[in-house]
Amino acid sequence: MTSLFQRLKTDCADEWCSYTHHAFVRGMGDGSLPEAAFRDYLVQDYLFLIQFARAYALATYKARSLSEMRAGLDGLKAILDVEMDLHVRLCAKWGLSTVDLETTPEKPQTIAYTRFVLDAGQAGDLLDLYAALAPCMIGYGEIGKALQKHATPDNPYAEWIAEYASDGYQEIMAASIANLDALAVDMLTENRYPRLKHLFSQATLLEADFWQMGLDAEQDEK
Ligand SMILES: Cc1ncc(CO)c(N)n1
Repeated sequence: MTSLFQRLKTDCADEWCSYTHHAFVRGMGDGSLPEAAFRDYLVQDYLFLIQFARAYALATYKARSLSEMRAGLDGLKAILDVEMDLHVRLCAKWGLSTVDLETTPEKPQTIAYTRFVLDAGQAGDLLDLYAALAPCMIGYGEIGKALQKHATPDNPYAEWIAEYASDGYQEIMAASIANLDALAVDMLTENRYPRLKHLFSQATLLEADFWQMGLDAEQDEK
């Protein structure tokens, strides 16, 4: 059986490329990304992670068995106990305090992406929710790995790259793919594939918009 994730990625190749090869990503890779763009991104990503933790809480609630419930809880814990701590520490290094993070409002692109995913899960079932979540966990692992191949140690974004290229994150990414593919064995029927593809494609485009938001913020400051 082919992997549902691979099938979605192949069918949404243009969207996937606009996300994983976005100018923001290329700028992190070669170090040319303006620092103001990265700072804006970091703050919005903190707000994003809070909503993504809620999405994994929803996955825990939508679970039909204890093992599915544990998979949702693992995602929730990965964000709350690991990624969030790393993120807040990275923000501090970039001069962003907890107060900065907590008092900045969500931008429209942050709201659009996170609420889209939460709604996919609320309106649908577990497979819909994980199809909408897949670009997030899996895309960042792919981007981290790709950028690490060429990143120099003096790259200002080396720490961000190292975080997503790390063994720990790569394991979370592999588990996300395995989880989606296992659910598909159980829940995927051919007539629901177009909807899953729509959710995956939309979430991927919203990831690209999220990168663009960082670039636009830097332009607006000028
Ligand atoms: C916008 C976005 N997508 C994915 C991840 C990976 O968790 C993240 N931190 N932020």
